[in-house]
Amino acid sequence: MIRANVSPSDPIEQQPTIGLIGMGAMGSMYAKHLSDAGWKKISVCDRPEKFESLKEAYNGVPGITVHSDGHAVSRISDFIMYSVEAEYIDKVVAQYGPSTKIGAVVSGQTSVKAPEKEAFEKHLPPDVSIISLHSLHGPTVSPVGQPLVLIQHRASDECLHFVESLLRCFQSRYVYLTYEDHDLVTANVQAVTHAAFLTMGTAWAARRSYPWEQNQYVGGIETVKVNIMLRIYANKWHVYAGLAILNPSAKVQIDTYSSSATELFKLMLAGDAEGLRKRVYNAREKVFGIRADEQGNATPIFLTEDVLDRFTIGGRPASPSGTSVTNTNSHLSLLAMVDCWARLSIQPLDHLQLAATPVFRMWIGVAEYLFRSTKRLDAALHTAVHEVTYRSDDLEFVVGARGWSQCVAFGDFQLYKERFEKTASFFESRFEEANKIGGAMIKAILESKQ
Ligand SMILES: NC(=O)C1=CN([C@@H]2O[C@H](COP(=O)(O)OP(=O)(O)OC[C@H]3O[C@@H](n4cnc5c(N)ncnc54)[C@H](OP(=O)(O)O)[C@@H]3O)[C@@H](O)[C@H]2O)C=CC1
Ligand SMILES: O=C(O)C(=O)Cc1ccc(O)cc1
Repeated sequence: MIRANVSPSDPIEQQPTIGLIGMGAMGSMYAKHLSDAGWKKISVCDRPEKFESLKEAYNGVPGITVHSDGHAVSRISDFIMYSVEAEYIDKVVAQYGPSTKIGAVVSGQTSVKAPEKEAFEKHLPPDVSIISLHSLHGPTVSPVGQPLVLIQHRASDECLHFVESLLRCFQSRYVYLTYEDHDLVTANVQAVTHAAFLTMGTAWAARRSYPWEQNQYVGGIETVKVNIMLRIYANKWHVYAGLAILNPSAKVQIDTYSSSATELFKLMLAGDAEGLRKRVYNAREKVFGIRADEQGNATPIFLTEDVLDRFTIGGRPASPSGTSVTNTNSHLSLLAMVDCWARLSIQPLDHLQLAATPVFRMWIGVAEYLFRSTKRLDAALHTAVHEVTYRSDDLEFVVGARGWSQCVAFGDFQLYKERFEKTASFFESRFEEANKIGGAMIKAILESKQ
């Protein structure tokens, strides 16, 4: 029975049964927080072949009962959340949806909602409600204060309040969207951001060197680039493949990012300093509202070199003379990002208020750090045109961006997986360190913002 206000302190017989189908990174994260909060009837399952290992893993964990499959979970649960690969959501809901308990609320955690909506409408019985979810952060990030999207699709307000009270223990910030707005907003926030970091990884892996071990300065902007790139490659490939390939808005955006990188690179090759400057300064005006004749040296919203420098990877290398190496670089990935936002009329700063992921926050932070300072931006543009040392890196970047864009355009999950895993294997030994540093960085950046 659905009640608008439920609490872990309710007597056990009045508590709803919470069902989690898919116990990978996100399902486990939900199970942990719900169990820690004191919910006493949490039913979980993964694929039937993982039943025994899952039972062992959750042996003695308060409130959690492991079931063999989604039928068993669906039949008894008042609230059910599917946390499976977006690519498989239709298949999994087709399988277990018809077993849903009468009157239950069904939800999904996939990062792209068009396929989830379709699966729910197609396979769920008419007597169950639909409220989708999306925690806008990875499974290793604390949910406190992070956006949690709620999509009240086929459900009463009472059902919505029920879900809100179930998840209050996450202390996340609820963001109310429709399925369609969700896909638009998350494409804006995630699609090109991920494309940029995936490309950095591919480009660095292609030259078979870790940037922080090449006597290249890895403080400031580079710190964020490296740490976030590593965090993304440490996550599951299907998370990024799903939201890029299955979100119709994402394809266009990723293609625009790739063409921005290509066009800026051609201006660099042509030595067209004025053309490059004009284009980049136009983008700056559109995205950050700073005119070309303004200095724009106002303090960036939340990033200072100080905060960033606390988090170098592998220590800061020294130049032969013993002083720190402080080379500039063309920052093609960031020039292309702001150019792409401008061409797509995306206002990234507006998204910060609504539904920004931690990765996006940091990315917009470094973009702003570079673009608000005329001195830094001019140094990057000067390097781009006059310092041929960086050309080979920039060439790899352009090739990488085009490769990711084509892979997404073809909608090829297998190719995506191969590209992703090949690059990930190159960086694998650094994931643990990066996850620690990245976590601390997210915390420091969020705190410094407040
Ligand atoms: N990771 C992240 O940062 C975030 C992910 N999401 C979304 O959440 C969803 C889950 O992601 P995540 O937890 O990271 O991925 P995982 O791969 O870690 O987890 C998905 C789990 O679902 C299982 N599964 C697949 N089919 C079935 C089935 N028929 N019955 C039961 N379980 C099944 C998978 O098994 P198997 O591995 O054998 O296929 C796997 O254990 C995705 O849609 C993702 O886009 C949302 C926010 C953040
Ligand atoms: O912050 C990011 O963009 C991440 O990479 C983590 C992530 C991945 C998928 C989601 O659906 C939500 C968050």
